[in-house]
Amino acid sequence: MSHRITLTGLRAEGHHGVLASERESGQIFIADVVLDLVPGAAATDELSSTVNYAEVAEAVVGILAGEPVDLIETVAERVATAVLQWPVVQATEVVVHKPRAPIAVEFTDVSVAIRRERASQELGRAERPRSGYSPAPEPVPIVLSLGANLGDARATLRDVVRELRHELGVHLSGVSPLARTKAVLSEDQEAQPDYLNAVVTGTTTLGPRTLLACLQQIEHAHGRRRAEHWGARTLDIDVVAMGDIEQGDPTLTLPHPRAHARAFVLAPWARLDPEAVLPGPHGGPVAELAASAPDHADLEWLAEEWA
Ligand SMILES: Nc1ncnc2c1ncn2[C@@H]1O[C@H](COP(=O)(O)OP(=O)(O)OP(=O)(O)O)[C@@H](O)[C@H]1O
Ligand SMILES: Nc1nc2c(c(=O)[nH]1)N=C(CO)CN2
Repeated sequence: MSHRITLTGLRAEGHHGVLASERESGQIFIADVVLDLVPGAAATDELSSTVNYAEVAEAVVGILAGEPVDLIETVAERVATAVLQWPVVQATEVVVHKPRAPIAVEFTDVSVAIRRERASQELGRAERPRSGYSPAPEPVPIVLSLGANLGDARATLRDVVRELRHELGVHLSGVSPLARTKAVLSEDQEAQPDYLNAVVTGTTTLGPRTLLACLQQIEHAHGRRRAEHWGARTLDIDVVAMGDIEQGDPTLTLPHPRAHARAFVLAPWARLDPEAVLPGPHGGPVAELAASAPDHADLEWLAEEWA
């Protein structure tokens, strides 16, 4: 016997939408979320044997109110991805309503409904279908690059390392020295403050998309707003590599499509692990790639132990 939990009418003001006016003013979004639990969940009368629906509700509201995206389809995907992070949730049905959508005729509601199951959602190597509570997914090595050039960048990066150490499904094993780097920009961009950059390594049991969603939530919590391409930012976390996964998915390209040419990523990584090798078509020994990257001279080491 398996259990089904339903949360109805979770609401928050969000800024999702294609129109600039929607991004600016915001409006109410409502989500209904069904959680199908794995067989055997809630077999005892203990909260730890199931999922705490109050925590799920908060996560969903966080997404409704969180980083703006164009489509309610994307909001629904984000909710499903977040909800499937709970190991006891086997499948979820998500409906996202936008009752004040800018539609020129009278209407009551517009909504999108999706159903996502663990097996179909999880595609990468770390995301094999699971049944029941076991087997636990294999940890996959990860390399993340951290950057910031707005606000108190050093404090932000230090906080992020602490938050990643507490992140469920992520285990950090290494933190690189901290570097100050010149902003790498496209030709038509105005000058920006220097960045602080670092790389962290570790493992994750999260799937690629779930990891990305979790990193984007951390970015958002640190005030990251996506406006200009390569715009100055309070925080950027990129997935440089995840094991030897190679995927061209634009939502999460692995390895990161520009990492092989960025000394601000490669040099900290090489300091942390001199033998590291970047996988993928542009890959190779990280220390060598760092030395030949166009920005290799634009980097100054600030601190060995900083987080
Ligand atoms: N490996 C990756 N790591 C992080 N984001 C990625 C990756 N591959 C694709 N993306 C996608 O790129 C989108 C834009 O990311 P972001 O705004 O951080 O880009 P950027 O930092 O300005 O540029 P760059 O990708 O060159 O570092 C994200 O929403 C994410 O879906
Ligand atoms: N030095 C430096 N330059 C950048 C960086 C960065 O982290 N460091 N990030 C960018 C977009 O991700 C664009 N340019």
